Amino acid sequence: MTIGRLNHVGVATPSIEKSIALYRDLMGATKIHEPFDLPPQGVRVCFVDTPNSQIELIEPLGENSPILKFLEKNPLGGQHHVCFEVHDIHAAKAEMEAKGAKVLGEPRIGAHGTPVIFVHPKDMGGVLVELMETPKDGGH
Ligand SMILES: CC[C@@H](C(=O)O)C(=O)SCCNC(=O)CCNC(=O)[C@H](O)C(C)(C)COP(=O)(O)OP(=O)(O)OC[C@H]1O[C@@H](n2cnc3c(N)ncnc32)[C@H](O)[C@@H]1OP(=O)(O)O
Ligand SMILES: [Co+2]
Repeated sequence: MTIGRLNHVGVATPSIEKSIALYRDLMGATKIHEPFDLPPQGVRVCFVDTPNSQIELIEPLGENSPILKFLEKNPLGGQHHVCFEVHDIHAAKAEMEAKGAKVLGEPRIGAHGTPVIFVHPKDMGGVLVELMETPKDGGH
């Protein structure tokens, strides 16, 4: 596997609306996408475009949301994960596991409509890493 483009930085927040205001009014973001629910991933999502990547604002959705514990520990929210693109998600998963890294679950469709996996932060120097298959149209 070769590490690909930084697709997005995931930022957990207790309120997408409040975070949108911060990125728009304090940081000067001009392209902020419409928020949407992603029930299979247990999050509500909003993408904020930057010149070379995206910030992915994620708010808990449902009582089994994977970001609830993170927000309990970080009530203001905070940087939650980084997402790199890969060519083939199944090959990437197999290679991660062969190298001894724990992959959290099976590939699932993520916010960009392509399959994603997560690598446990304990095996990546304390950083939760999302790997995402590059969209067929090349993405943003
Ligand atoms: C929008 C959809 C999709 C996309 O297409 O982009 C997304 O990005 S969805 C994003 C949310 N989904 C996920 O995070 C799924 C994968 N995550 C998990 O499976 C779990 O959250 C976890 C990473 C295994 C953590 O488990 P959890 O039970 O929630 O918390 P613990 O407190 O038990 O954590 C164990 C351990 O890991 C440390 N940790 C937890 N989260 C992070 C983090 N985001 N970054 C770095 N480290 C993290 C936590 O501090 C614990 O450490 P110790 O206390 O030292 O044991
Ligand atoms: Co993500």
